[in-house]
Amino acid sequence: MASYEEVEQVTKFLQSKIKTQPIVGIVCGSGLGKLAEEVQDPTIIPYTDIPGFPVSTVPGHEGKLVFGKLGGKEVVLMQGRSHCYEGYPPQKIALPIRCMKLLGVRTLLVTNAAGGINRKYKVGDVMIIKDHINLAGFAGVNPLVGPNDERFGPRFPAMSGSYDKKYRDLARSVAKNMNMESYLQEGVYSMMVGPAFETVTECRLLEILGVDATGMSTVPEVLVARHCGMKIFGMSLITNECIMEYDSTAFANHEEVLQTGKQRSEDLKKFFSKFVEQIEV
Ligand SMILES: O=P(O)(O)O[C@H]1O[C@H](CO)[C@@H](O)[C@H]1O
Ligand SMILES: Nc1nc2[nH]cnc2c(=O)[nH]1
Repeated sequence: MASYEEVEQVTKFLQSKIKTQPIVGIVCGSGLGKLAEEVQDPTIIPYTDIPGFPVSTVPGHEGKLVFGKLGGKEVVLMQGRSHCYEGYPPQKIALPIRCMKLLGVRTLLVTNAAGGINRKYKVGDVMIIKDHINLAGFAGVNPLVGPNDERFGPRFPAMSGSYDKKYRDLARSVAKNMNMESYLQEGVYSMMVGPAFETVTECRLLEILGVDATGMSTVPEVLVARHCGMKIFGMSLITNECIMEYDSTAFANHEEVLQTGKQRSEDLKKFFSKFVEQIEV
């Protein structure tokens, strides 16, 4: 667990490298980092240059922090994230979000690549996240475990209403204006630690639990962002169908995940530029 002072130290390092003050933070999921190309006047800092910052080790995660303007607002964009399965404790994954908070970020936009559990979902659909199940939390994986520093937030934060209703409404309206409706969904995301993809029975269990899409990220970031009072919007790209039949010969794989990300990246770039332009922070 990084202390408040350690988070402050990393934040001061970042402030010494930038001239702007971001108010919106964005986390790009697997294969979704191309959104960084939309950031105007970028200042780019590789994670490896930031003392104490978790470094991404997975293909599809560039591992760069990009500061600049998007949709007329000052943003900080994480081009790639780290995950628990890379060996990071969830508290370490929380650090960039807490740095964002100390930098002045008020709204967090999280994206991810996810497998479609809902049988109506197709590869290439985008899902507005309306809620999540912290399945990893059932096994004790939660970045808020440990001493609580009230300067970040309360010991017992409420998690209902985490995914801002106004942002979800706005997202639907922006998507409608972009003719994205044919592949737009709204649903529940779940996180397991990974890195193994789910068994057939696990997928069926998630379906029974009311999950629409599943992945290995996002929830730790949302827990920490909610804890420190940020407004949150989340979006999953359905990059693959989860395997629901025991005799299926198909397999989930990271190559398909990255390929689908590539195919939807132009639409998502446009969507997020317009969305950031219109959100109230
Ligand atoms: O959640 P993001 O970072 O988008 O990545 C998802 O894609 C990877 C599996 O292909 C896993 O890391 C999973 O969490
Ligand atoms: N757990 C999980 N994570 C993913 N990320 C992208 N696709 C998937 C998936 O099918 N399962």
